[in-house]
Parts: sequence; C-alpha cells; structure tokens
Amino acid sequence: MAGVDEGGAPVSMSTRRILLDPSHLVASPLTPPVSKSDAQRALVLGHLTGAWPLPSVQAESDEDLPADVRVLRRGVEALRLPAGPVRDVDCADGGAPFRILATQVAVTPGARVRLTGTPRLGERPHGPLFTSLKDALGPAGLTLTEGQPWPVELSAPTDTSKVSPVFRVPGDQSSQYASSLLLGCAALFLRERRAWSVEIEGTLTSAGYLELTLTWLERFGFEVQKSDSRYTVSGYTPPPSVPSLPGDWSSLGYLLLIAWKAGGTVERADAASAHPDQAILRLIEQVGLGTTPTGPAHTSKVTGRPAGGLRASGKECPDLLPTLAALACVLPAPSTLTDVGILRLKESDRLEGIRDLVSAYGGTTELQGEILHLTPPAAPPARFTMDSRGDHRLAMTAATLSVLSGATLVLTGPECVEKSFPGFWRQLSRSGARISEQP
Ligand SMILES: O=C(O)C1=C[C@@H](OP(=O)(O)O)[C@@H](O)[C@H](O)C1
Ligand SMILES: C=C(OP(=O)(O)O)C(=O)O
Repeated sequence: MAGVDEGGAPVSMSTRRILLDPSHLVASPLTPPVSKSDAQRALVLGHLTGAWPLPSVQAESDEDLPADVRVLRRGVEALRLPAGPVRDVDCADGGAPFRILATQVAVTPGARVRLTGTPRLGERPHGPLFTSLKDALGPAGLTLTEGQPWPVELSAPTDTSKVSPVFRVPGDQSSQYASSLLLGCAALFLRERRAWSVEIEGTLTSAGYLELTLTWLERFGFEVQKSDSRYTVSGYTPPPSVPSLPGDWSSLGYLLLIAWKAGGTVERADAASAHPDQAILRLIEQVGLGTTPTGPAHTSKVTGRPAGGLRASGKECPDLLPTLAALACVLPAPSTLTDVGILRLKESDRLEGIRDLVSAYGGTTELQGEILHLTPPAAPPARFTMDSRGDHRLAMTAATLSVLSGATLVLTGPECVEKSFPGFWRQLSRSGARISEQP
C-alpha cells in the first residue's frame, strides 16, 4: 500500500527494509505461482457452473496462493452463503478481484455485500463500471452506494428478467470492467437462459486480458459471440472436465531474467497459456535472448547475449513494463516503452515508479506523451535503493534489476509481493541471492 512522505514523494506504508546481495548466484530451478488472472476467472466460473471448491485452486498450497486469489475466493464464498445479513469482503489491494466481485454481487439475487480495500484501491478508477451496473440493473432494483472511498455497498435485485440484457462500458481505462461484466453475463445467462451482452465503447486497453476472459468462458462451456465491439454470452454446455490452471507469466517475467543471469531454469512455463504476459518470450528474443525447453515439461532455460534496446507497449502487456524496464537498464542501447499512461492507474503510479527506479540505478528517462525513452547508465552503480510504494511489481522489478546488474539493493516494503507472488523472496534465495533484514 502506498502513501507519501513529508515532501510528497510516494513511499511504502511499510518500514521494513531488506538488503539484497546478488553476488553469489547459483543455477537452480525457479517456480512461479499460479496465475492470479487465470485463477480469478476460473474461480468465478467454477462457482457459477457447480465446480466448487475449484480443484485446481485447492491443489495450490495456501502459502503460495496469491493474495488476490484468496480475496476473490473469500468474496465468492460470501456469495454462496444463504441470503441474510450484509456480508463484508475486504478486497485489500486487488483491482481485478474488487471489480470482478462488484459485478458478481450485483448479479446474485438478493446478495448484500459491503466491499472495502486499501486507500490506493479506493482511488483507482471504478466509476465507469459502477455506472454500467447501475444503468443496466438499477431498473430491476440494484443499489450501489460509495463511501469516501469505502465501503462500496451493493444490494442486488432478486429479478433481472425484465431489464434490457446489455451492459455498456468504456474500454480505455481498464479491460477489467469489460471482463467483470462478461463474467456477470455468464451468471445472468445461466439464470435467465437469455443472451446477455457487453458493449465496449471506444478503444479497449489491455485487450489480451479480455481475450483471457473469453478463453476461460469457453473452457467452462460458455458460447460467446463477438460482433464489432459487442460480446454476447448466448449458450452453455457443461465441459467434459474442469480445466486446470497454468503458472503465472507475469511472475515468469522476473524468473526468466533471473534464471538467465544465474544459469538456472524456470518451471511451469506453459506455452499453451492464454495470458498476455507470455509476450515476454517474444520481447526478450527481440534483444537476443531465447528460451530452450529442457528436462521436464514446461521447463526452460534462457540463453543469449543481449544486443540493442527493446520496445514494448503498455496496451499489450502493461504488467511486464516494469520488468522490461529492469532489463532495459542492463542493455547496450536505449529502449522505448509505449502506451505508458495506463501504468498510472495501477497499485501505485508505476510510470513514476519506473522512472524513479531507473534514476536510482543511474539511468535516465524521458517522457514524450505516452512514450517513455529509457537510457541505461554508462556504468552500473555498486548499490541502489528503492521504496516499493506497496506495489508488488516495483518490488520484484527492483530485485530483478539487482540480480541482472550485480548491484546491491536496499528495498523498503518487500512484503507487498504477497499480492501476486508470495514465494518470490524464497525463489530468489534459491538462485543464491542473499537477503537480510536491515535495521
Ligand atoms: O484482468 C486482469 O486480470 C488484469 C488486467 C490488467 O489490468 P487493466 O485491464 O486494468 O490494464 C492487468 O494490468 C492486471 O494485472 C490484471
Ligand atoms: C495491476 C495489477 O493488478 P490489479 O489491477 O488486479 O490490482 C497487477 O497485478 O499488476
């Protein structure tokens, strides 16, 4: 969770500091957690179609389960209780869990839920999703009230069969609005047996995540028709088996770079995954690094010598941009990140976070509209410091840069990795990085 210091600079609310010494790396196998984006979709669809508890989430050890997956599971459990008093669900820092749950509450007949979260989650944009829910389901009796910013309290209608079956939502701030509403359409289709649609207005950002939602709907047996910017859930046939969950490609982004540096391997790198961050494979190839399958299935090693700079877009893979910024800091030429505006709306202002990290490492950035030019330092520093601002991706990016460069890192607020990758520091230790608490 992020706050600001006396001078107004963003800082982590945590005062815990660690020192990371990357000078004794050893080749070892590194394993990512389950993908939180895949698991959240599968949990909702498992709940709707009778696959509960979801076997593939049950199979994960609780200590390795991303906090966002635990949030979503708690929310669904609240919806499965008999109708009764208002239930409280703390969404912590989870953007997707909060947005997905808001719609699921709204489409669960008679549900009454009070959602809360961190101050940062409260200030991230949610208005267009709420407006869409109220426009479509308000006439049936949905009420949605917002605190300042918490709690967000929803009371769902008991009968939605008379309203027009369409949600309209803008696509430019977050794909999560459309994904959340489409999962809502699946719930409404199952109950009413009539087609429900999401109409996306304007351009859609992070489009790969809406594709991921479509993939999961299809895996669970839903038929979804697409025409222009309208997605319609129009059929359901139970699938022969409940799909399993892949490892997380966002987390594999850090691990692939660490494994490259340490000469180790990554596991659970499933090329059949539909996660947008699998783009990391193509993006590292761009600069001369490549993966080779080795040993057991879904295990790879990374080899190569970087040549040139990289270019990547926040529209395609927003969550990889911090990771790629770390790689860009050790490349022999400047790099370019495009469509970076979306990064301001994440767990922290990640655009500012990336620029601060590059500068702490001795590099420079220049922002031209939506394009960030990044130039690595002529010589790497021996040591750099960073505050995670409570943002898991900034914490893991800073650690990755430390490993890639050999520079010692002093990091404030390391525990935020819980959100997507609770075992990150353990995995890093496996590759020989020495982590100690700082007074
Ligand atoms: O749907 C999802 O699971 C996600 C969508 C993306 O967000 P936006 O669509 O808000 O860019 C991504 O950044 C986030 O980590 C997870
Ligand atoms: C932005 C992220 O997640 P969310 O939007 O679900 O909080 C993320 O994990 O980087």
